[in-house]
Amino acid sequence: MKLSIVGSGYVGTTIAGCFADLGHEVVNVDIDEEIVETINAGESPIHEPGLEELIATHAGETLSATTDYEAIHETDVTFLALPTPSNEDGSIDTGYIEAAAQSVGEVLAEKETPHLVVVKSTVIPGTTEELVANAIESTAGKRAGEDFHVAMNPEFLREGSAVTDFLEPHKIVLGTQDASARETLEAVYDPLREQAPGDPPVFATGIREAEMIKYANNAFLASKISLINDIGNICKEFDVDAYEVAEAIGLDDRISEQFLRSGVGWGGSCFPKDVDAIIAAATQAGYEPPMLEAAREVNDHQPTRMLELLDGHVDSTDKRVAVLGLAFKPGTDDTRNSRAIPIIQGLLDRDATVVAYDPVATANMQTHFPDIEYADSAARALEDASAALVVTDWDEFAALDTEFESMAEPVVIDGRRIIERREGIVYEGLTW
Ligand SMILES: NC(=O)c1ccc[n+]([C@@H]2O[C@H](COP(=O)([O-])OP(=O)(O)OC[C@H]3O[C@@H](n4cnc5c(N)ncnc54)[C@H](O)[C@@H]3O)[C@@H](O)[C@H]2O)c1
Ligand SMILES: O=c1ccn([C@@H]2O[C@H](COP(=O)(O)OP(=O)(O)O[C@H]3O[C@H](CO)[C@@H](O)[C@H](O)[C@H]3O)[C@@H](O)[C@H]2O)c(=O)[nH]1
Repeated sequence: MKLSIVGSGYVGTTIAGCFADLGHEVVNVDIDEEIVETINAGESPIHEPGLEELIATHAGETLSATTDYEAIHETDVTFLALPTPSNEDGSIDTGYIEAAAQSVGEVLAEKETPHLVVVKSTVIPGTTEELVANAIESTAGKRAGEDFHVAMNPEFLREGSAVTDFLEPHKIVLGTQDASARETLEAVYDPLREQAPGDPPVFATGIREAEMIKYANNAFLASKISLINDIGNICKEFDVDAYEVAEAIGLDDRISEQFLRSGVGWGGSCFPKDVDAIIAAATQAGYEPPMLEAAREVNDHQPTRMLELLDGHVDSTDKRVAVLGLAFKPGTDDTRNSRAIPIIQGLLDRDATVVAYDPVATANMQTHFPDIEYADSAARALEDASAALVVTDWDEFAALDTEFESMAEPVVIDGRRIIERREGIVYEGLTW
């Protein structure tokens, strides 16, 4: 099939590369010329394992990119993979998706053949049927459900494993309001289902349900981490190892072993904004969700607890303090809502000299903190430091050993359980 994908960020580029690999003809539409040129040159605009290869293989053949919305005219289905960031009050900012939907409508005004517009972005229930459909109707001069169709197909991929997650999903949720839209979407996913291991289930549902499933998925996972962090904080008070506790409770299928790694908490472009957005939307609708508010509160407090552990060992005023890990998780250069941000800010508030290191995320963190020192290796960051705070669980940190010997004071505060306790360093785990 011929697919257009509007928005070529983490989600849009990943699904474009994958859909092209599955045999579809794909065009990415983005307003960012640099991204478009990068894709057309056969390169990936984001750091994501396996994506570079997919783009290199298909660019110039079944995959292309453009800033010109007219490209949508030649396609059957358009996915909207636009940002849905937070407003200042935490509520969803639908400005990008509305603007893109209007631009899609302008093209659909001149299109005679059937067209399906699929919202891939994470949006509050009602957004697809109301805001997106209305925006297209207003510029296309056509009727949703008659002249064109809308659908919602939430995405569950994780950064750092986006390609594998997309090609091997645990479920495919198709939110539609009519049979023709569902059949078209099923046809888009048929090649994926044929090759994916374990025949992933297709969950066909309504549009609003599909929108809510995405928030429920993320809210549940974020809350699970906050719950193990809450339990982990209790463990720390009683000198109990929260990781042993987690391993045991994870053996219960009803709990499951996943997302039980306690520490400095959840960051990234999704959990914080999506938890905020669903709390804001629910509150506006008349229900203040206490569990989700508590999950957020625990998460907001974990970096403070990490800094307090540091204070118990070192007065960091005018001392060099190493921050190991800047990405919000390993395997990505994304620093959006990384726990490293409140950690670095807390160190600066203490008048510490921050020396930060990350294998791939330095450039992105420089936009948040242009004036701190960035080291080109973990070893260099540790030199003469009076403490090290481990914020991201990159594998290479587990291999650090004699490097700690160059520290002025070998205090290591581990927020991710990645460093082994050993002689020669003063080691504090956040929840163990
Ligand atoms: N990042 C993830 O892991 C992930 C996973 C699942 C779902 N989501 C959701 O998917 C959506 C997209 O997230 P993302 O991380 O890919 O965003 P992103 O910020 O990485 O990419 C968005 C892209 O949209 C482009 N854009 C902005 N306005 C445009 C316009 N009017 N026309 C064309 N292009 C435009 C930007 O230039 C950018 O390249 C969000 O709703 C997010 O919550 C993200
Ligand atoms: O046991 C755990 C697991 C994760 N994290 C942290 O949680 C955050 C999010 O991690 P992860 O879920 O692996 O990454 P994301 O790429 O943000 O993916 C989440 O957000 C995406 C965007 O909505 C969804 O598509 C995915 O299903 C969902 O897992 C990171 O800061 C992790 O360090 C923990 O602290 N402990």
